[in-house]
Amino acid sequence: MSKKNVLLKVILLGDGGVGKSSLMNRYVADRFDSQSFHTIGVEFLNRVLEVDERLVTLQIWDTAGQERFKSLRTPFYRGADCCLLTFAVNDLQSFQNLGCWKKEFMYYSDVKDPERFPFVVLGNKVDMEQRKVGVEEARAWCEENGCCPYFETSAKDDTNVTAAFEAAVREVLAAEDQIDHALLSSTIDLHGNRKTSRSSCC
Ligand SMILES: Nc1nc2c(ncn2[C@@H]2O[C@H](COP(=O)(O)OP(=O)(O)OP(=O)(O)O)[C@@H](O)[C@H]2O)c(=O)[nH]1
Ligand SMILES: [Mg+2]
Repeated sequence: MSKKNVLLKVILLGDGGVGKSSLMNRYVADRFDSQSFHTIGVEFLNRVLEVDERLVTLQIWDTAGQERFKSLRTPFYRGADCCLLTFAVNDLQSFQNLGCWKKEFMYYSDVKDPERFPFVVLGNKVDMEQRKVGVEEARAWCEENGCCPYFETSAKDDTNVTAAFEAAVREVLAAEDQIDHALLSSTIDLHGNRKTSRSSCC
């Protein structure tokens, strides 16, 4: 039997220079460039993967983190299924800005159910020595912000990169399963209602 292929859009957000493009390129092309250029606007790449026996085309949207490109990136937030909030563990400011990124995403994406929207947080550049953000501090932020999963990554060393993107897919599929379940329950309810109205009217 052929497997159903779903298309999921995930979006990488975070300060300029934290490593968003590097994470995407490591995951999709298994490449790392130590002298990459700042992104202007947005770029996307696809990768097909299998998660829990489901075929998924993951469409990764990489955005420009620099403030001057804000108007070029925000129109692409709509339709995202998951948002990967990224900071660099050696850059305290990029961690402190996570809340601003979340707010910006919520404002422009216009998601239907903000409480349940899946976020994953990535603390990148763990290969670097001058760490400014501790793992517990990062986990605490995730806990206070909807219990989103946290991954410490290195695009350079290929640490946890696959795990982080797969977690994003799992978060989306789990959220969709919840919606399917809710829809199924309301279908049953509707049946029940129809039966009730029949018996009272006809
Ligand atoms: N040591 C180390 N360097 C990294 C890592 N990830 C990215 N870099 C380097 O950090 C710099 C910025 O990386 P980018 O991937 O361009 O950052 P970005 O978040 O896409 O930046 P913008 O496009 O401006 O938003 C580059 O010189 C990368 O080589 C990592 O995991 N470890
Ligand atoms: Mg970039």
